[in-house]
Amino acid sequence: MSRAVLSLGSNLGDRLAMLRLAVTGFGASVQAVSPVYETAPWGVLDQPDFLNAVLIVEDADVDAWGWLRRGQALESEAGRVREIRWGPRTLDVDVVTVDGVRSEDPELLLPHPGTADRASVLVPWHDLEPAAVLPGRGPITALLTKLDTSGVRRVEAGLPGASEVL
Ligand SMILES: Nc1ncnc2c1ncn2[C@@H]1O[C@H](COP(=O)(O)OP(=O)(O)OP(=O)(O)O)[C@@H](O)[C@H]1O
Ligand SMILES: Nc1nc2c(c(=O)[nH]1)N=C(CO)CN2
Repeated sequence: MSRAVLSLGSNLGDRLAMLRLAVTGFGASVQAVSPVYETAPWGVLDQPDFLNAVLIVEDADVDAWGWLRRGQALESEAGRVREIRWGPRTLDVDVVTVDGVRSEDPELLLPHPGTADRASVLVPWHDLEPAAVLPGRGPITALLTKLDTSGVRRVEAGLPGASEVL
């Protein structure tokens, strides 16, 4: 059984449709879906705002590399073509953590190294798991107190499964 926290992001095209495509694509593996947030860009600042959300997924047959590959397949399905680091994209799926797994392979760093600095990940993750701990970095509540969350605004529109306990 492998359980993962995934971060979804989109700032090109129909952003909400891109996030929906990801939720639908992870199908029966999806255990929980966060609210959607509109977030000011980090990294490359001169680009459109993102929509971000977080999923908790669980599947007996998918390991950490499987979550990465499934995310990348959905990114392709969403028509992702760019390769500017931290630049705009139709859909980005990052593997934030996989329970019990650490990895230093550059193709799959776990936990994802950007997590502690990104309110766009920690705010929606906190909605789903307020007591979550980022391995090596501590409770996400403590990490959030160090971040500026003013650019992270919850939007009305939700994703499939967001209001249900799956
Ligand atoms: N935990 C992870 N989740 C997703 N991709 C990862 C992870 N660790 C390493 N990678 C690798 O990162 C590479 C580039 O990913 P991507 O283009 O999405 O980076 P980015 O979103 O611009 O930056 P960042 O990784 O800081 O969010 C991919 O080839 C992928 O193999
Ligand atoms: N707010 C926000 N900014 C970003 C994001 C993202 O998902 N949200 N993803 C990026 C590409 O890795 C670059 N910048």
